Amino acid sequence: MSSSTNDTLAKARIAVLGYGSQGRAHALNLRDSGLDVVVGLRKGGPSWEKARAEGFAVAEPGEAVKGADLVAVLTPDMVQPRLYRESIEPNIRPGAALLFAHGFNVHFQQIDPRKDIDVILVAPKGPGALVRTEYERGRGVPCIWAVHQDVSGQAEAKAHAYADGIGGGRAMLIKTDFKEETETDLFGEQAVLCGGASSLVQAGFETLVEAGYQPEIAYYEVLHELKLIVDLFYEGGITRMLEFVSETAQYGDYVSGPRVIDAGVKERMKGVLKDIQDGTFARNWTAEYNAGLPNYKKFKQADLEHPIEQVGAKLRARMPWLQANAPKPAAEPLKKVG
Ligand SMILES: NC(=O)C1=CN([C@@H]2O[C@H](COP(=O)(O)OP(=O)(O)OC[C@H]3O[C@@H](n4cnc5c(N)ncnc54)[C@H](OP(=O)(O)O)[C@@H]3O)[C@@H](O)[C@H]2O)C=CC1
Ligand SMILES: CC(=O)[C@](C)(O)C(=O)O
Ligand SMILES: [Mg+2]
Ligand SMILES: [Mg+2]
Repeated sequence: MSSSTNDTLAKARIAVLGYGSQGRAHALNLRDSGLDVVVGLRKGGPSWEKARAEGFAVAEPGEAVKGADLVAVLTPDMVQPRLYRESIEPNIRPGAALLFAHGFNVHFQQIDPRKDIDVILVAPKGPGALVRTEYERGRGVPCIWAVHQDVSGQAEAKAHAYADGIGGGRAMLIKTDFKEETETDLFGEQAVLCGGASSLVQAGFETLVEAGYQPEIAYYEVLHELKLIVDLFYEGGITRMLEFVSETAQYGDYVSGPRVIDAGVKERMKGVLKDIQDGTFARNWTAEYNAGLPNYKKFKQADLEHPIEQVGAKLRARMPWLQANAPKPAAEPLKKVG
């Protein structure tokens, strides 16, 4: 057992359901921390062979849950309610722990967990591939954790032991609750990390190209070089970024940043947050998923066909070193739908 892992789960069997972005990273890290892991998957699905090839005991979800002291639910959020009803609820033993990496289904009441189990959350603040690569480097991704139900009196200790097991304890653990984790996580990915950042990049690219500049130069300027800036944010905040860029860039930042991201943006961010808080987003997303993802597919196609992707693919093919250390996505998202 790794010295960074406390012994609450030392004798426990952990069922990791799902072997995608988070599932694979958690399963590998927990195993390398000396814990006993079984992976729960659909037989015949693409992940089954992968998890077996990587040395795991693999079982159908219901079977994996039966013998487990802790069940980590790491399948896509939209498949979790049915997975819970069909494979977890009838099989999880009283006193065992049910663990989520995102509070969505519990918070929005798509899953109403049995009252005789612990219900906990350990949410890494980073994608699964980073959860694995940071662990391999002897580091970890910060995690936020919460307890929704504690029947064993050990729920908090289990959350800590699990967070230690995936490497989060080497970085930072912050206590939260399911509501705060769910709402902040959704807001972050929608307004800033995924939605905000990709729309900002696309708009910058379009502005330059429509003004007649070369798409290759626009790509380097607004997408490629963003990594340098974000790495500086990551290491030392906006302060560090300002230390590294020129005085000219700093002055431009001060006068033009607020022209682009103005008070109207913040107002609209508040609208996004309100839709998250009052359940509008959750309702819309669930309805979209249940309808077979008609809009999701259109939005995705539009993103994939955006001219920045074509020029980017050409340029990246000439920069093979970019791929060498890049983490690979662990699963094709939503492959089972539609
Ligand atoms: N992506 C991320 O980095 C982060 C995700 N989270 C949260 O972690 C959880 C997992 O997300 P993520 O890792 O992105 O999920 P993925 O989309 O990567 O999950 C795919 C995995 O789930 C399996 N799966 C799909 N449907 C079922 C099913 N019905 N029964 C059993 N297994 C199934 C797939 O198996 P198969 O090959 O058979 O299809 C595959 O192994 C979510 O709650 C998410 O919000 C939290 C932090 C970051
Ligand atoms: C990677 C992560 O933390 C996200 C953005 O919340 C997610 O994939 O849901
Ligand atoms: Mg997140
Ligand atoms: Mg998220």
